[in-house]
Amino acid sequence: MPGLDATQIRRKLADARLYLCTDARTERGDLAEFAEAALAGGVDILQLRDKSAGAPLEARAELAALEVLGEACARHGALLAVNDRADIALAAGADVLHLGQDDLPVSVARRVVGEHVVLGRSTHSAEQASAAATEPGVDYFCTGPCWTTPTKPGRPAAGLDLVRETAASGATRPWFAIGGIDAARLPEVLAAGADRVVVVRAITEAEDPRAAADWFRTRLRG
Ligand SMILES: Cc1ncc(COP(=O)(O)OP(=O)(O)O)c(N)n1
Ligand SMILES: Cc1nc(C(=O)O)sc1CCOP(=O)(O)O
Ligand SMILES: [Mg+2]
Repeated sequence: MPGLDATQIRRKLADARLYLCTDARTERGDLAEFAEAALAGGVDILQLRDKSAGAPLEARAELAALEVLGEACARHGALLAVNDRADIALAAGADVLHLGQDDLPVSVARRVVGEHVVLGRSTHSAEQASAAATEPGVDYFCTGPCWTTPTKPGRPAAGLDLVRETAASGATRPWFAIGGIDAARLPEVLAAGADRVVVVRAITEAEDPRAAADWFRTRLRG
């Protein structure tokens, strides 16, 4: 299946509301079924983020899991995202590379992945969000964690104040709230001014991932 071009990827990013990070579900062995369900439910961007063994996946295992996710994303018209590694994003033909504050600088990652890949940045303070909103080469950013979360141990909550500040800043790049967001908390996140969210456990641990994604999609798309 031919990949999306740069214009199509950026159009899809602009329209994206629901971003899911999943591990490779190695123990459950159901990555393909899980991805199919989450995408059918309305996930717009699907990132492989596997730190379940306390360390990132080996490159070959990461590429194998990305192949599974990439096929599912292509079927559903969703964007495939890689976490941290520009070389893997390039090798996997990913649409998106997500970089944290301690990952590759955006300018360096851009040299590796080229112009068509969308680059995202994590931010945890108003200063970082403001930098990500203007730094050349950044296509979107995330603000969080809204609440402390076992998915990112050791990272203190930035709270909903950061969401409020980012919403008030008039940022023109797409930005997503992340961290501790579930069905019960989504209304607070939306009320704070976000209209895009990233979730992990709310879908990866759901009994019915398709229904969980559909629940978020319905509320985020109004
Ligand atoms: C979409 C999205 N937002 C934030 C993160 C977190 O990135 P980072 O701070 O680099 O932490 P790790 O995920 O690498 O542990 C993300 N991965 N994706
Ligand atoms: C991967 C990650 N990054 C964060 C950040 O604030 O940058 S919070 C987070 C984990 C979010 O997981 P859950 O939806 O299960 O709480
Ligand atoms: Mg990272």
